[in-house]
Amino acid sequence: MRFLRLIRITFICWRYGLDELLLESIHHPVATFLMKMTRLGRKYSKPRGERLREALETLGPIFVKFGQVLSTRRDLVPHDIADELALLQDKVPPFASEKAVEMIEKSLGKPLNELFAEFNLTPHASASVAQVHIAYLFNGKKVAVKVLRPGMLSVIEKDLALMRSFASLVQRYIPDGKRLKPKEVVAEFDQYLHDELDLQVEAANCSQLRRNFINDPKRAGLLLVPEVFWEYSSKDVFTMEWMEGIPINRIDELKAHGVDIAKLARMGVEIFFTQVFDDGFFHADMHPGNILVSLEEKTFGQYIAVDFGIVGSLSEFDKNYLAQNFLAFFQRDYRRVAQLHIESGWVPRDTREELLEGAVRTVCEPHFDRPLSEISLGQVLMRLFQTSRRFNVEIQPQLVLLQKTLLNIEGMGRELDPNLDLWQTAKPFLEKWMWQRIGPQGFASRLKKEAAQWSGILPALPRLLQQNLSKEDYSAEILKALQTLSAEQKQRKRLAWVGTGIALASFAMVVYFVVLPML
Ligand SMILES: Nc1ncnc2c1ncn2[C@@H]1O[C@H](COP(=O)(O)OP(=O)(O)OP(=O)(O)O)[C@@H](O)[C@H]1O
Repeated sequence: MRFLRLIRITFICWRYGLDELLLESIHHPVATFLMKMTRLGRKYSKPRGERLREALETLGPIFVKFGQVLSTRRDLVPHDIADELALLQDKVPPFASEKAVEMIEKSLGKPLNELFAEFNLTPHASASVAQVHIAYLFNGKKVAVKVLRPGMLSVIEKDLALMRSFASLVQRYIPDGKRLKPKEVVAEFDQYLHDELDLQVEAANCSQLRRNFINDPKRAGLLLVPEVFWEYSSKDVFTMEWMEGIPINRIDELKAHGVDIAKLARMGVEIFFTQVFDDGFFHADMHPGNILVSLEEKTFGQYIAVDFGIVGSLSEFDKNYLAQNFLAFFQRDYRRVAQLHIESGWVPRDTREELLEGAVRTVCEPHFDRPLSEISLGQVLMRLFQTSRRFNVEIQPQLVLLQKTLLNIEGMGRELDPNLDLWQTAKPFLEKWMWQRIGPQGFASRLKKEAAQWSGILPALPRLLQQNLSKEDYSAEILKALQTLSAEQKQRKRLAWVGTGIALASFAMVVYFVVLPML
C-alpha cells in the first residue's frame, strides 16, 4: 500500500514538474542529465509556486495542511513559493452525516437522541480534518459540534512516514538540505497535525482563552470565546456554545448594522497584544473565517473567536525579546537591537556588535521610508529573523507563529481601516509591559512569585547548610577556615586579657596615687 502511495506521489510530482524543482537544486552533472531526461519535452506555462500548490491539492488534505504550515516558514521557503502556498485551501467535500453520527455515538458512548435534543444532519461547515454540525442540548442551548473526519489518523501516519523518508533524502543529498532542516520541519508538522487531530487539545485551548478573557472585567468587552461542553466532548468530538456573529471580512454588512469599523480595527490589535504580552497565550489562526463580530444587543461590536486548533505560547524570555526589540526599533536604536541579541545569547558571544548593528540597520531602515502608521510590525519581525539567521540564530517556532499571526492581524486591521496606526495602538502595551517588568510593580510581583518558594526553603536552610558542611570536599576547607578563625579568636582573646589587665592596673594606680591623697 505504501509502495502504491509512493508511486502515486512520484507520478503527481512528475506531472507538475516538481522533479525539476528538486533536481535544479543539485548542482551535479548527473542531476542535470536526469533533469533533461525526465523533462522529455515537457514545458511548463505556470510558475513553480503555482505548480507546487496544485500538486499538493491533488495529493490530498494532509499535503494541503503541510503546504499551509510551510507557507508560514518564510525563513525557509522562497517568497514566490510561500505566497502561492498561502493560497492553499481545503477543497474537500463534507463526509456523510451517518459517519459523523457514528463517530459521535462511538466516542461519547451514547445514542445521538440521548445526547442532543436536536441535531442538524447537514453540516454547517466542512474542512480537511473536521466538520461542524449545529445541535441543541436538552436545556435548549444551541451548540456547534465539531466532528473529526473518520480514518484520518491512519492516513496521516502513512503520509507522515513517507514525508519522513523524503526529508532524510533531502537532508542527505541536496546541497542546501541542512539549511532547509527538512527533518525538523516534518517533525514540527507531525506535532501540529497530531494536536489538530485531537479535539481535546483544541477544546482545552478554547477553555484557557475563554478563562483569560472572561475573568478580567477590563477585557470582558473585547473578545467572546465559546463555552466548552466537556460532557459532550472527547478526542474526536468538540461541543461548544454556538456563537452568533458575522464574519469580520463582511465589512459592508457590518457597517450597515452600525458597527464602528475603525474601532473594530483598533480592538483587533488590542486583543492580539493583550494575548501576547499579558497572557503569553494567543490564538494563532486568525483568518477571517475564524473571526466573527457580534450583533447581539448585550455584546454588540465585540470580537468572537472560533477554531482553536493553533495557538502559540510565549515565555517571559520571548516576550522580553519582542518588547525590547520593537521599542528599540521604533527608536531606531539598532545598536540596542544588536546588543539585545548578543546579551541574550541569541547570537554567539563573539559576534561583532557593529557588524550585527549594520545588518539590522540595513533591514530596518527602509521601513522608515514611510509614515510610522504604515510600518508593518510583522514585516519588521520577519526581516529581523532573517538577519538573525545569517548570524546563526535559531528562531523559535512560537516566534515564527507569532510573526505570521501579526501579519494576519495587520492585514485584517488595515482592510478594516486603511488609516489604522498600528504602532500607536501597540506602543502603550509594550511600554506598560516593560514598566511592569522593570518598575517597582514588577519588582513587587516577582518578589510575590518567589515568596512561595522561600516559605519552603527558609525553614530547611539550617539542614541544607549542615548537609553541605558535611560534604567531604567542603569539610577540609571549612575545617581549615574554622582553625584559622579559632586561632585568630584565641589571639584576640589574649590581647583582650592583656588590655583589660593594663586598664585595671592604670585604674588602681590612679586611685592609689591621685584619688586617695585628695581624701
Ligand atoms: N462555536 C461556533 N459558533 C459558530 N460558528 C462556528 C463555531 N465553531 C465553528 N463555527 C463555524 O464553522 C466553521 C468551521 O469551524 P472550524 O474553523 O473550527 O473548523 P476547521 O475544520 O478547523 O476549519 P479550518 O481549519 O479550515 O479553519 C467556522 O469557520 C465557523 O464559521
